[in-house]
Amino acid sequence: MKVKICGITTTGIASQVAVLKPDYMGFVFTKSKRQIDPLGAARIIESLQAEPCGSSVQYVGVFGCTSEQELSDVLKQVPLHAVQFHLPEDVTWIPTVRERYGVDIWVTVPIAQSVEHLSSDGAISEKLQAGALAKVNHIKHAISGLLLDTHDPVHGGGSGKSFRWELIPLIAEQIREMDVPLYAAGGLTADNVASLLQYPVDGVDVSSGVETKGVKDIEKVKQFIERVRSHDQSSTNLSIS
Ligand SMILES: O=C(O)c1ccccc1NCC(=O)[C@H](O)[C@H](O)COP(=O)(O)O
Repeated sequence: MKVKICGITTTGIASQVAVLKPDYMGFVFTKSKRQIDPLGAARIIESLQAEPCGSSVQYVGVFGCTSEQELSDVLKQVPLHAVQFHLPEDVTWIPTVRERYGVDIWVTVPIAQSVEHLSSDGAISEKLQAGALAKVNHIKHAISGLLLDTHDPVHGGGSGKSFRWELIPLIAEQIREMDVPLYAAGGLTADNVASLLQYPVDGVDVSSGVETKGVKDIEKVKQFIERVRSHDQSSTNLSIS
């Protein structure tokens, strides 16, 4: 199970998080209380790469609904492994970014909390198919990850709120043929991540839930990663017993 710790803003916390060996660290370049500028992120990555654990982590740049220009500007300055963003109307330029910069493309699929108003899971499924998933399907070969995240009407992420996880199997079924890893985010904490892991996901992503008063709390990060790793361990034990 992959783990991404998102919203890294300082070298100090990055260095402590790297020791805990998450698979990914996220840098938020879009407007957010966790926003970092490209130079700041490049400095953090440079200092981590000089540390033993820094080279095993992959760095993900987080954007809102972005453009080819914005991604290029950041990718010229920051050695990212992946970029994560909401799909814009025109998606035709996205495969070019992947090829030009050698980065993985992760697409955020926002799940509105207000989906409750839709009459049934079938209606929700249809809405997703007509929206984000239809666009994803056009460029599926260029996509390395789909991140289901709670829709945040203000910033587009980092809401600290969960969506209805019962929708995950429905979405997993819809994207099965795309063969793209599915990650889940939104309101995760060390206390609830084990429940989320009962759903068919390949990875989890957290930001607010490993913070105290808006600052990353290394004890919470540690607990979060430990819970995910212990779930991995119990799944392995089950499959060999
Ligand atoms: O984290 C942010 O502040 C943020 C702001 C704007 C767009 C995306 C953002 N984060 C993206 C992430 O990948 C977060 O980890 C994800 O939204 C989960 O956040 P949280 O609910 O706070 O755990």
